[in-house]
Amino acid sequence: MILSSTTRLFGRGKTLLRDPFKRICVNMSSSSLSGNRLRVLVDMDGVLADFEGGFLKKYRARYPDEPYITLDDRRGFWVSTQYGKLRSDLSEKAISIWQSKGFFMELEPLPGGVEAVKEMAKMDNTDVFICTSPIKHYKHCPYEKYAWVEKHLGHDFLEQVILTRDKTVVSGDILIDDKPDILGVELQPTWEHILFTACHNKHLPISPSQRRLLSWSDDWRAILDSKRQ
Ligand SMILES: Cc1cn([C@H]2C[C@H](O)[C@@H](COP(=O)(O)O)O2)c(=O)[nH]c1=O
Ligand SMILES: [Mg+2]
Repeated sequence: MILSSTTRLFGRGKTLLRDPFKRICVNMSSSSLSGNRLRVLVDMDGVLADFEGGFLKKYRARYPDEPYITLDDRRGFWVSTQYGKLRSDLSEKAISIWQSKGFFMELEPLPGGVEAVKEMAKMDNTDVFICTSPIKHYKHCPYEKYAWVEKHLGHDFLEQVILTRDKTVVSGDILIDDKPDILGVELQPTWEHILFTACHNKHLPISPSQRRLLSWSDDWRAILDSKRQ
């Protein structure tokens, strides 16, 4: 049988790889890959950093005479879409807020998030990564995301930062994220998506197979333990 340099022979998470030099390596699920260690991916905006609260505060300060949407009335992941439905020009005004210098850096931490991540990182056999999507207007956002992590989690934690527009290509056991639909080129990501409750998703029904983390006061330790082998 002729194998291409990367040939998938087994089921999901078990791939026999043959490299051009005929070495054979077995790439199993992420926890197996890293010697039974649990790999936790934690989103930033809406999970560790209060994107929605920071947005509303700055939007109202910059556009005091414009209509706005209270956090209670937020629906749908995209703030810009809901503001665009309120009045078409408000979408651009909303976008101008998170494109501004200082927006991402000045976001307040969500209650308990930083403490939870620090605790996770100290757990045996556990690797924690911050997995976050920068905006394409890259002048401030990527820099400020790193600066936020350094400020709240410490310089060493910069090693754990993953900036990507496509989280499906990142391997892990769990992704804690407030976005209900996390799509990308990989149709079968290795992680289980734990939906972190936020103002924009709290009304959404979730499928029986999906799990939520209601806040950082919820039992995140039990979720991690459920994935350990
Ligand atoms: C609500 C909203 C967000 N964004 C941007 C802001 C962040 O860079 C990402 C979300 O990142 P996450 O890793 O998924 O938390 O999206 C946006 O461009 N438009 C919006 O309405
Ligand atoms: Mg998010």
